[in-house]
Amino acid sequence: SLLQKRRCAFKVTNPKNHGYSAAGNVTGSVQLCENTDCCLAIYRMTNGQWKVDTLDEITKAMVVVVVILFLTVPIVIAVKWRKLCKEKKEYLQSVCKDYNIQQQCSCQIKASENQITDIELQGVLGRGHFATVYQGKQKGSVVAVKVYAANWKHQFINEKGVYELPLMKHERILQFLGTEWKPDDSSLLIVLQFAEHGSLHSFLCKHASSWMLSMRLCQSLSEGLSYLHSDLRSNDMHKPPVAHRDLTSSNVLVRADGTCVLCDFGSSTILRSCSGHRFWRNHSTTMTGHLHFCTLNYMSPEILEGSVNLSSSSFLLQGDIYALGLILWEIGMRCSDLFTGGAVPEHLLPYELELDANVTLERLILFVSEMDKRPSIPGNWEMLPQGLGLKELLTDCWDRDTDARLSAPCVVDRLMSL
Ligand SMILES: Nc1ncnc2c1ncn2[C@@H]1O[C@H](COP(=O)(O)OP(=O)(O)OP(=O)(O)O)[C@@H](O)[C@H]1O
Repeated sequence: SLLQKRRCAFKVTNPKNHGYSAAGNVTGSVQLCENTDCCLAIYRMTNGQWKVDTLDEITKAMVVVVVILFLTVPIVIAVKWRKLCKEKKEYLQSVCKDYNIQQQCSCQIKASENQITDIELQGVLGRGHFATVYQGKQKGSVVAVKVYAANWKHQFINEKGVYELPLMKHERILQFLGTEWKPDDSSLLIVLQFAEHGSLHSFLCKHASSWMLSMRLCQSLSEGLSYLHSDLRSNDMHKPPVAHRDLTSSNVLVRADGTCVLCDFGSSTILRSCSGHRFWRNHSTTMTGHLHFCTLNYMSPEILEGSVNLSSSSFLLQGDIYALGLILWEIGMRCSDLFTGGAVPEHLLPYELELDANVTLERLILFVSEMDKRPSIPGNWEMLPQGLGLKELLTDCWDRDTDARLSAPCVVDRLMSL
């Protein structure tokens, strides 16, 4: 029977000794395969003679382990590799939003939103990729109303989710006043504080500013980002860090007092904490989008290359710091005190001068990633004490090495010292 003890037979192709040999035994001369059909042997050549060594139980077990490892390791590697490729694909999809991904959200919009009743929409303040922002009136106050068409439901949910986090009320974050649902066309509305000067981008196009006013813009913007990135606990409430992920001068607004507030959290990621370790659930992987929705100019080299550490959430925050450096450069380039004796240049987007207005992904990868270049800083900045300090700050924000970049609170401190 199969369970019977059997001898282990080997075909030994020794020039002197053709034919079958039988050998092996835990105790002596016969190898017994007790419960399996396996047959193990080690050959040794001694003085031109093949000799079959006996295998004791330990050696046999070790050989079995080696055989199992030999068979399973490639399978494990293949499975891990597939998982890594899948994660990388998902990550790239979320970063560039350039794939159509099935929408999976089960959120019930209609049940949770109010019906629009008391808002009067007036002129358009701005149009983004996902929404149109109107000036509006609610109970006699001027408000901004961000209107999402029904097909951008996921952006709406993401943005609402960030605004509704505990402790999100902060003077450097655009104030959230509520959401509404318009039954006639199913559009979704977010009611927000009105920012009198509109986006920082349009502000910089219209105004050059003194050093003090420029620093006010820089400082308030960095404070906003520092708050957004912070992990705060107060009276049973917890605000996890949030990575903005689409920080641009169009997604920063300027209030009447010349301070900045952060807005547009439609692409943001909340970094949830799980047993002391941060993890990030990529909300955007469920969103539909196209490559041209990315604000390419502000994408960090590691995001352009897709070479980010997927196991760490800090790379998302470090990506925001890179973008912050570019926006601080935009503000500095419109600072009249940094161009004494010469005209202040017109407002430029980062890399607009080097790569023209139509920046493409390929040209950006070549310039920012492969050539490791950044927007040029005028030579005369180094002659001015503030200019030199600002230059050092920018380089420390947009460093290629993500770990060498400053944290948002450090940027606030450095600006304070300037
Ligand atoms: N609260 C506000 N007060 C004044 N203007 C605003 C306000 N909110 C938005 N805007 C204007 O509307 C524009 C678009 O807003 P927002 O960035 O929120 O839309 P979006 O569709 O999410 O844009 P994006 O293409 O950046 O994702 C802003 O750049 C700004 O000019």
